Amino acid sequence: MKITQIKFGMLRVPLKTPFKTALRTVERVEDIVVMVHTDTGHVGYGEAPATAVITGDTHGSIIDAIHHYISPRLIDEDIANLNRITRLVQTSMEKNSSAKAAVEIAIYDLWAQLYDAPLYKMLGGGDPVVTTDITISVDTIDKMVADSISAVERGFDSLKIKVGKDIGVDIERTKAIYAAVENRALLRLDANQGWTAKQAVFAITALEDAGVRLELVEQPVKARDLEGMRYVTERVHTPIMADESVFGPMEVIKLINMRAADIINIKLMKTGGLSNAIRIADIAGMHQVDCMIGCMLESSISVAAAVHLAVAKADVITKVDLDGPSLCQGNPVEGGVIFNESEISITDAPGLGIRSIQGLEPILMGSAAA
Ligand SMILES: C[C@H](N)C(=O)N[C@H](CCC(=O)O)C(=O)O
Ligand SMILES: [Mg+2]
Repeated sequence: MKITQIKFGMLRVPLKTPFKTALRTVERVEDIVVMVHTDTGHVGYGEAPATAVITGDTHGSIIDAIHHYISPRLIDEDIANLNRITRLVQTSMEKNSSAKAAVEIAIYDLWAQLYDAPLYKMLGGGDPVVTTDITISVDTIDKMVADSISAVERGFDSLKIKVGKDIGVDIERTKAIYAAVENRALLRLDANQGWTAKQAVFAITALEDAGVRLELVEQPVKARDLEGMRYVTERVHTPIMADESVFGPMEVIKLINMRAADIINIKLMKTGGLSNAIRIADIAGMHQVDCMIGCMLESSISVAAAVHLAVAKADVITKVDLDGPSLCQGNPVEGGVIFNESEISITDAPGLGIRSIQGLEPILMGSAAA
């Protein structure tokens, strides 16, 4: 099975409600879809969102990176040589993790199709069901409480509460939501870099003192402020999780050595795809550090790959934040992973199991010469 061509499409899916974090507000998923074609007629699917405020990637940079730097290296490569291909992808250029992720996801899809097995089985197997949390966007206190109650009524027993806008209101937001859903859902806070280290310690300590039990607090301070991450981790009881502070395996090693976080959030769009995500899970596992698997605003193509990884690495990936498809108004994918509110399950279809994608807008490219 040899790679013959890489094609692109644009996928637009409206969200049920606007997604609001300390970093941005988004009304719809708008992602680049990658289709890797082969001489056997098999097609592998990948997807990448333009999360410029986190990864630096835009739609234009994703297409350009794949078309000019990654694709020319992969034509005629044999899918059976997975490690060779992922190395070609990862060494094609610096950064551009979302572009690399989209291509790697499609390559792993094809690799599992080659052996006629679902991807999670090729990655080591496991129980093909995971439970995800759901994000509660940062908003007025009343709206966040109403959204949290509604999520619990839909069956979500874990809520990812977005904060990081205003430290005083963030404390009140969290107390109000905790009072409204106490004993019915675990609360995870995600400040998306919105606090200083001192503010984070103040807020988390105030919540601990008020009896608000939090499962974890994600990325309290700026991505590059590893000293700040360590400052917070050392001073509070609540586990601290690194998200924007860690992209690849080397950053994970540094963070673990510094003891700058208790938990690591793995996202394929930060790692550049599955090969580095697997490395991170293995490194974390060796150090008895738990991981979450997370996503950006992605639909059920790239999130499917994250689900397969979560199942195969369930011993280390103990927390799941793969709510992208649940936030969307519809699922454009036929086949693939089944997203049913908090429960996500994998079928026995080969690869990612994707048969077709509805509403894909073609993106036509000229020559791949750089
Ligand atoms: C969608 C997921 N639950 C989530 O919250 N991801 C964010 C970043 C998503 C984005 O801005 O596209 C996170 O964990 O920070
Ligand atoms: Mg986060």
